[in-house]
Amino acid sequence: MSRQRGKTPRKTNKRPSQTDPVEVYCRIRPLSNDNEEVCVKALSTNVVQLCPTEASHAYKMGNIKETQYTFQYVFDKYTSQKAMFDHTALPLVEDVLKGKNGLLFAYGITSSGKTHTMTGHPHDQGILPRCLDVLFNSLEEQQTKKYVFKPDKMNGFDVQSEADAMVERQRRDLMPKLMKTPQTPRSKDKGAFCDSGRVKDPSRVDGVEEDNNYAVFVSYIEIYNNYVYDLLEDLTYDPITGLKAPTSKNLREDSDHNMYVSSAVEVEVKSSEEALEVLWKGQKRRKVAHTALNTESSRSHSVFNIRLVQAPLDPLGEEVYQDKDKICVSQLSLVDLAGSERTNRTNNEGSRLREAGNINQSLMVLRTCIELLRENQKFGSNKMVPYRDSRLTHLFKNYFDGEGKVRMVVCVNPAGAEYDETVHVMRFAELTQEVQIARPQQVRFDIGLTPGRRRMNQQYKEKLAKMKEDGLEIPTPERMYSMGPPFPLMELFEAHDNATLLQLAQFLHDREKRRASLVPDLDTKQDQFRNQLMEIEEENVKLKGRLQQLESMLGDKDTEITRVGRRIRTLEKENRQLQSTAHAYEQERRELNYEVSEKDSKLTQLRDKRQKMRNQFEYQMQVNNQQWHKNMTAEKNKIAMEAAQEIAEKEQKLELLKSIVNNQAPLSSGSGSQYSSTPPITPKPRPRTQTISTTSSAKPKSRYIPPARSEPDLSIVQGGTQYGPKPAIRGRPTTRDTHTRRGASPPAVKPKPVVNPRYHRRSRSSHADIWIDHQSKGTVETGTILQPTLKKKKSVSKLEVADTKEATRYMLTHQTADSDGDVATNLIKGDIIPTATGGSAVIFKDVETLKQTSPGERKRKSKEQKPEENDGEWTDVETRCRQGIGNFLSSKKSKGSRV
Ligand SMILES: Nc1ncnc2c1ncn2[C@@H]1O[C@H](COP(=O)(O)OP(=O)(O)OP(=O)(O)O)[C@@H](O)[C@H]1O
Repeated sequence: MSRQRGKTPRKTNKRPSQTDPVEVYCRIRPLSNDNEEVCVKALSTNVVQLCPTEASHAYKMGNIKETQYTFQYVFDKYTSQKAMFDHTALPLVEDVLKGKNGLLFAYGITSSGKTHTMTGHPHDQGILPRCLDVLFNSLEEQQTKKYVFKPDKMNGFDVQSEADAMVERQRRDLMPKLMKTPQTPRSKDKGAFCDSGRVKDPSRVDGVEEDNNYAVFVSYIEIYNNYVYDLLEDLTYDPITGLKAPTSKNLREDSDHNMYVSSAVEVEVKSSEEALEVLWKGQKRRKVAHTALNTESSRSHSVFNIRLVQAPLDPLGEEVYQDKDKICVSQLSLVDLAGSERTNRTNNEGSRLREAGNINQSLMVLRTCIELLRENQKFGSNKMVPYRDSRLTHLFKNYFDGEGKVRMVVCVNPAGAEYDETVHVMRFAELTQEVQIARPQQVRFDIGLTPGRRRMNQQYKEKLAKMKEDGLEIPTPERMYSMGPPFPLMELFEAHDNATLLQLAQFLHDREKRRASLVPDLDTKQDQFRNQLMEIEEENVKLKGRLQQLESMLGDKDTEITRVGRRIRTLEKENRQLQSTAHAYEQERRELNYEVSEKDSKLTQLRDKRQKMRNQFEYQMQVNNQQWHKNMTAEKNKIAMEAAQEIAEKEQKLELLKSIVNNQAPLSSGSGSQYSSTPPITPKPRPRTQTISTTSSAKPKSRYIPPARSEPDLSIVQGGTQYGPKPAIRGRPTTRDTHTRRGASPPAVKPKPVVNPRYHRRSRSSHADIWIDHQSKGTVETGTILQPTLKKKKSVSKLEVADTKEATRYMLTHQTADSDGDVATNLIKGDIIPTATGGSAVIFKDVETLKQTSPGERKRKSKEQKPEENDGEWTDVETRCRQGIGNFLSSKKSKGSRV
C-alpha cells in the first residue's frame, strides 16, 4: 500500500491535480395532500422548475417568474429508494472499499424528506441501511476477527494479532457489564431495522482487495445547538440522580490535520444488522423535537460515520500484516442535516426557537464556507473560509479542504406553501455544485507480497485437511518458496558478542541452504517460464498477424460503413424531402376537400334558397294575379260606370248644344265672369229654361240669363265653340258644320255677332301661325310617334287672355282612357279670332286623336272606334262639338278660370 495512514480524511498540502465538483442531486417528495398546489416540477432528469404560488411571499411581492435549476440528477416523486441509493451512494460505497473517502449529506427544509432519504423504513430502506448492506455483502469473508484493529483514540487504528484479539474478546466478554442506559421500547418503524421485516439490499460492489482484511467501524454523532454529542456513548446511570446528562465532545485535529470527534465511541460491527442496531441505539438518543411543522422533525444534524479499516494479509495469507503503517482507513459520512427553515415559520418558542437559530446559524456558516470556497477557487482569491464558525463546518473541513467525494441530496417538498423556503435551498444547492473538491488519489494496496496469498493459503489448508484425512504425507507447499521467517530482532552490544553472531550466522546459513535448495527449482521454473513466454510470444506473433488481418478487414468495413452511412444519409434526406412533399400534398388535398365540401354546402344552400324564392314568387304571382284580376274587374266596372255617366252627361250636353245650334239663340256674355250656354231659343219662348253647369250637370252653378242689351254677343258657330268672356261670334258654318247644320232648324232670331270670322282674314300660311299649346299639368307623355305639326307654339297649362293676343291658333290637349285602359290623347284645334270687344274667341275646327295601343293587345279589338271608322261620326257636328265642349269644360273645370 502506498498510503496507509489510519486517519480520516486526509489533508493534502499540495495543490490538487484533479478535482471534481460537489455533486448535487435533487429529490422531490410526493405531496402529503394530492389536492395541494405544487411549486416544484421536474422538467427533465436534471432540470427542476420552481414557480411561485399565490400563497408565497415572492408572489405577493410581485415576483411571479419561474426559475429553473440544474442538478446532477433530479428524482421525482416516483423514484424508489433503491434507485436513489444506486445513483447517489453506491459509487461512494465502492470508493470506500477502494480506500477513498466520501461525504453525503441530505439538505432541505423541514419535512422535505431528508430522514426518509437517509434512513427510510425497514421495508423501504434509505441510503444508510443500504450502504451497510452493500458494504457487508461485498466484504463477505474478508473481515478480520473482532478487535484485530483497535481505535487508537486519536483517529487512527492499531493492529494486533488474532491471538491478542481473541484474548481481548474474552476479556471484554468477561468484563462486568457497565451501568447502561435503561432500554426504551422501540418505536414501530425506525427501531425495527433489525426485525425480520427488513428488506435487505442485495447489491454488492467490486473493488474488494483479495489479499486484504477488513473491519467496519461505525460512529454516530449529533450536532445540536452547536454542540457535538456522541450518540453511542453509554450514559452513566446513577441510582439516585438517574441518567447523567450527555457531555458535549470536542473536535480535535489529528497529526495529519484531520478533524475528528474526540473520544467518540466507534463500534466495530460485523454485519449490517449489527450496524443498524447501533444506529437505532443512537437514534434513540437523537433529539427529536416536536415542532409545528413535523412531529418527528430532527432538530439536530446527525452524522453517521462508517469507517472501513483494511490491511494486507501477511506473506502466508494467514493474518493481517502486523504493521500499523500498512493500515488504510476510509470513511463514508452520511449526514442528515436539520431542516433549514426560518424561525418565524415554525412557530417555535423558547428552546425550540434557540434550536432553530442554531440550526440556521450552522447552515448559514455552511453556506458561507461553500460560497467563499467557490469564490477562492473561481477567482484565485485566498479568503479565509470560516470553517470554525460552526461545529458542522469545522468537522467537515477536511472534505472541502482535503480530498474526497462530496455529494449532496437536496430534498424538496413541492407543496406550494414551501415556495419561499425552497427557493433559498435551491439557490444554495445550485451554488454548491460549483465548488471543486480534490479527487482522492488511487490507493495502491500492493506492498510487494505475493498476490493471491489468501487463495493459496485457503487451498493449502484445504489440501492439508484432505491429506490428513487420507493419511498422506504432506507435500512441500507452494509457500515453501519463501525465504523463511523474517530476520530475528538481534542487537549486537559488543564486537565479541559471539552468541548473537553465531545466531545470525546460523540464521544466514539456514537461509543460504534454503536458497540453494530453491535455486534448481527456480531454474526449472525459469525454464518453464521461458517456454511459456516463447509460447506466448508465438501466440502473440500469430495474434498480431491475425490482428493486422482483422484491422485491414475492419478498415474495409469502416470504408463500407462510411459509404453506407453516406448513402443512408442521402436516402434519409430524400426521404425527408419526399415526406415533406407528401405532407404538403396531403395538406393541399385536405384543404381542397374542405373547400369542395364548403362549396357543396353553399351550393345546396343556394339551391334551397332559390327553390324557396321560386315557391314564394309563384305564390306571390298567384296572389298578385288574383289581386290584379280583382282590381281590373273593379277598375273596369268603375270605368264602365264612369263612361256611362260621362256618356249620359255628354248626351245631355249634346242635347243642350243641339238646342243651341238648332235654335241659334244669342248668347249673352258678361264681363267674362262666367260661361253660359244658352238654351235653344225659339221664337216662342220655350216652356222651360235649361241651365248648363260648367262644372257638372248635376250641380248647376249658373243659369242662362237672356241678354239685356242688343249689342252683339257670343254666337257659336257649328263645329267650333265660342270661348272667352266677351267675344261673341256668329260663326259661319264649315263644311263639316254644314253637314251637321243640315238637320238643324234655322234660328228664329238672328243675334248680333260678337265676332265675325268673315272680317277676320287669317293668313293661309301655316308658317305664320303661332299656336297656343294648351295642356293641363297632369297630361301624360305618351311618346306617340305621330305628333301634330306646330312650328311656332307657346305651351301653356293655364290660358290667359294675353296669350291669345299674339297667337292665331289654339290647340287643347285632352286625354282620356278607353275601356281597354289605353290612353287616348285628343288634340282639339281651333283658330283664335279677336272679338269686337277686345277679347278673343276660339273657333274649334278640328279634333285629332292620338292613341297608343300596347303590342300585346294590338290584335284585340278595341271598343274605341278608329278615326276612319268614325268618319261618319266625326263629320257629325254634334259629335265633334260634344267632344270639343266636353274637353273644354273639363279643362276649364280643373282651372277654374275662363278666357
Ligand atoms: N420520497 C418520499 N416518499 C414517501 N414519503 C416521503 C418521502 N419523503 C418524505 N416522505 C414522508 O414525509 C414525511 C416527512 O419526511 P422526513 O421526516 O423525512 O422529513 P425531514 O426533512 O427529515 O424533516 P426534518 O428536517 O424535520 O427532520 C415522513 O412521513 C416521510 O415518510
